[in-house]
Amino acid sequence: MASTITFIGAGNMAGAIIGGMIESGFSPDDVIATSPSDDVLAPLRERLGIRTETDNATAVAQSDVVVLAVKPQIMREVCEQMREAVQARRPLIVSVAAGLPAEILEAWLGGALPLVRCMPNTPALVGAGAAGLFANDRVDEAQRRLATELMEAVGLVEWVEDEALLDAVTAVSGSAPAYFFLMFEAMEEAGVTLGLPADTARRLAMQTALGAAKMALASDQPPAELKRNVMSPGGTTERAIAHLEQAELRRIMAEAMTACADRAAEMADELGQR
Ligand SMILES: NC(=O)C1=CN([C@@H]2O[C@H](COP(=O)(O)OP(=O)(O)OC[C@H]3O[C@@H](n4cnc5c(N)ncnc54)[C@H](O)[C@@H]3O)[C@@H](O)[C@H]2O)C=CC1
Ligand SMILES: O=C(O)[C@@H]1CCC=N1
Repeated sequence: MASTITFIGAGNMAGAIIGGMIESGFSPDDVIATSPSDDVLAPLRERLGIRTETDNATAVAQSDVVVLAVKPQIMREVCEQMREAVQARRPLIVSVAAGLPAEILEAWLGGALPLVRCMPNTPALVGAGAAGLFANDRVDEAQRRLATELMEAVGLVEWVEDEALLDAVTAVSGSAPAYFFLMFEAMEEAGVTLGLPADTARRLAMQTALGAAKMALASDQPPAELKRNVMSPGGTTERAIAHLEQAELRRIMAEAMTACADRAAEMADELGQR
């Protein structure tokens, strides 16, 4: 029998995962999205044909999997309000919230629940997501497979056995689409400065990123080797890469990603009080 999967919260992340799931063949009848406002739900219902509900407890009462996809700042209130419905049904809980530890979420929901923490990213919308997953001790093999199936429908899945590593996953993939979007902005601006029309520069930059990622995924050579293959001695790329190394791009990336992971840990301290 197909599982009914409810998304509590129907924003950017839930919309991206649901869009990818429907695209990959999940039945819209098996998916419910909730939000207090039907204005948020109507476009999803119309575009994807999924079921929607403005009352979280009503949706939970029909669900085998409940995906927590609201902002971390309101998670406690949302969990406590649906605690009774969750304890009556005991579905698999999947949280996509940054920072919030499994133990705290489990406590907010009344305790003793199978819970998977997942750090996805928005390219899930186009089936090219990347997610890190961690399961608590109550998750059985069938539920692990279900969580894998759910997230593999929208991209790559990597399980981690140490929950703390989800903060590193947040830095490497959860937040990382934004790093690349910043890079696209910068490359477009520089392309325009060099005389290209903005849309031409944008398309060239994006296609190049797609090509580089596809090529690196398909290759058994490490990125350093692929980079060397583009750099003709005394040529143009060598000059550009020397500039990026002198500007300490590696240090800048390491600092930005450390700040990202630190913020996830800080959010757990700020929001995770029982
Ligand atoms: N946006 C991203 O790239 C990523 C987000 N996340 C996580 O996903 C979660 C959601 O983030 P976004 O989708 O970006 O936020 P968002 O603000 O786009 O979506 C949150 C949704 O929750 C709904 N909502 C508010 N109160 C509610 C309630 N009481 N019951 C049910 N729904 C309610 C809102 O209507 C909104 O649709 C966060 O916990 C975030 O840490 C994780 C990975 C990536
Ligand atoms: O910025 C955030 O807090 C969320 C979590 C990872 C990506 N977006």
